[in-house]
Amino acid sequence: MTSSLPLLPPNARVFVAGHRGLVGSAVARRLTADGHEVLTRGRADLDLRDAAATGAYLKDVRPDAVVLAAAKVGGIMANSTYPVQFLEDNLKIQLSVIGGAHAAGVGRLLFLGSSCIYPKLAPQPISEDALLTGPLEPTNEAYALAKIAGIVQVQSYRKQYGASYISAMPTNLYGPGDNFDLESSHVLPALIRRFHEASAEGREEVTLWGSGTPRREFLHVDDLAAACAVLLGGYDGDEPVNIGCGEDLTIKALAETVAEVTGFRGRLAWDTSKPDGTPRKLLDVTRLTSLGWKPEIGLRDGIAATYRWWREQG
Ligand SMILES: NC(=O)C1=CN([C@@H]2O[C@H](COP(=O)(O)OP(=O)(O)OC[C@H]3O[C@@H](n4cnc5c(N)ncnc54)[C@H](OP(=O)(O)O)[C@@H]3O)[C@@H](O)[C@H]2O)C=CC1
Ligand SMILES: C[C@H]1O[C@H](OP(=O)(O)OP(=O)(O)OC[C@H]2O[C@@H](n3cnc4c(=O)[nH]c(N)nc43)[C@H](O)[C@@H]2O)[C@@H](O)[C@@H](O)C1=O
Repeated sequence: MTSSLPLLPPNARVFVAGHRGLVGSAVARRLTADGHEVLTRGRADLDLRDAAATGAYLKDVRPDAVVLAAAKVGGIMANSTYPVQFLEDNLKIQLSVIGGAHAAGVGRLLFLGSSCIYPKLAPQPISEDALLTGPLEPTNEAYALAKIAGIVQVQSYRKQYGASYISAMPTNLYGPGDNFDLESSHVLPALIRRFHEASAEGREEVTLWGSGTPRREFLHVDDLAAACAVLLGGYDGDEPVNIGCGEDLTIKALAETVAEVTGFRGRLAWDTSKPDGTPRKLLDVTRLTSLGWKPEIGLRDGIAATYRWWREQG
């Protein structure tokens, strides 16, 4: 679909759903820096699972665009433990926000999915075309199916109403504003906290989950936010767009890097009773880089900056 209007007008009014989170806060920073007006609503004031309240809010403020970065999000243990909430909360949020945006006449919407939507054993690097070509990773199947439903919902609004709504599939993200709770977080913030606390307590061994052999790709959330800005202003296609840095490493290598950054000199132990998850999920980011975006924050520098940020939170 082509549009004579700019995909994101200058000084646009953009509702960032999930503005307090890792992604939402970074996207809000980037859009503000780009001269847009960021509209926000905290969960206490607007539970985005409530379709009526969400629809009323969107009709009241009538933003030029919506970034849907609100979701029930967590690492492998949280996903394995609470599939009902990961499925139902995310479906409800997507139905409320995407449906409410269209009902309010919002012209532009960016939905954030996740790399976990792809088959457990997809050929690597994973192209967007791999979607629905094989069984999902069991530890996050509920979450992945909710996200796949969001992709199809966006595509359906494009097909049926010609809506300029798009989807992006980020790889594992990290940075300021991340979740550092050891039970619900993703691996990178968990490693930062575990090593910092072990050093502070003089412990000489830290036990990590799984075997350490799975490979993961990590992108700093400020690079993610830059990609979201590029997509909002320059992409209007039916297909989702992967967002990643194009390199991956083993969890063991990641742990060694985080240990070095945090100054932990002890031993690593591996609890193989805990799940490894999918063996690898490196994204093919050709579609995005063809739009002129590239990552700028290297992993070690990004980890060091995130560690500094976390310590400053006290
Ligand atoms: N982190 C990652 O590694 C990756 C994340 N993504 C995607 O990016 C998006 C954001 O993730 P991330 O920033 O990491 O997650 P966070 O948990 O950091 O942030 C999620 C945000 O959503 C808000 N939220 C959750 N439920 C509701 C609700 N019912 N009503 C209103 N607000 C709600 C939270 O509000 P509150 O602060 O009040 O809890 C929070 O601000 C998600 O769609 C996720 O799937 C994709 C790939 C990787
Ligand atoms: C973004 C992505 O994130 C999730 O998928 P994931 O990448 O597997 O999640 P993770 O970051 O929690 O784990 C990565 C690896 O790391 C190992 N690992 C070691 N020690 C710890 C540890 O202490 N905590 C955690 N969380 N993992 C650990 C862990 O065993 C696993 O092998 C999806 O649920 C879904 O939410 C999604 O889309």
